[in-house]
Amino acid sequence: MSSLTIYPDATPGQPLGTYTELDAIRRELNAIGVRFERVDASILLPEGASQDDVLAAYKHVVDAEKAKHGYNTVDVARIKPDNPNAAQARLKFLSEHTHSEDEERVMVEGSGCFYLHAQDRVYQVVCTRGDLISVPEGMRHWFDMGPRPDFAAIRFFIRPDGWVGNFTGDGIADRFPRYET
Ligand SMILES: CSCCC(=O)/C(O)=C/O
Ligand SMILES: [Fe+2]
Ligand code: NI
Repeated sequence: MSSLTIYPDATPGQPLGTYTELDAIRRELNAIGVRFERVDASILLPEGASQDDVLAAYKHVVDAEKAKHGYNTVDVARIKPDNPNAAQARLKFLSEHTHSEDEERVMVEGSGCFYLHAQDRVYQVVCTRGDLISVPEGMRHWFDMGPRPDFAAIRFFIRPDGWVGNFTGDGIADRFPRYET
C-alpha cells in the first residue's frame, strides 16, 4: 500500500503523521511542490522483459508524460530480489542528493521508498505500482529500494544527464528508518 509519513527532520523518532489515502498523500505532497498521481499500471511484465518491452507496454503513459512535461528521454530501472548487484544498487541513491531537473518516476511493478527533505521536514513516500511521483529540481531527497529490491520504474528526463545525483554530504538518511520490505 502506498503511504506517506511526515517527520521533523531533526527527530526521526517522532513522526507527525501517516497518510494512506490518495487524496491526503497528494494534498500533503502538492503543498511542497511534489506531484503525486495514479496511473493505470495493470499490465504485468514478463520476467525477462527488456527496457524496450516495458516502454512499449506503457507507451500510453510514456507518450502522455512526454507531451505534458516536455521530457525527451525515458528509461526503466528494474531490479529484482535475485539481482547479484542488489546491495550495490541500493546504495546508489541511499544518501541525500539533488538533481538539476525534476525527478519523475512511474512505478509500474513492485515498490520503493522516496524520502523528500523539504523545509524542516522529511516526507517518507512508499510508492507502489501505479504511483507517479515528481520531485522538483533541487529538492533534497534519497531513495531506498529495500534489502530485497523488487520494482520497475519508468524514469523521465529532459537532459540525458538528468539522473545524475549531486550528493549533499549530509548524513541525514542514516538517521531515518530504512525501507525494510
Ligand atoms: C525509482 S527509480 C531509481 C531511483 C532514482 O532514479 C533516483 O533518482 C532516486 O533519487
Ligand atoms: Fe533521483
Ligand atoms: Ni534522486
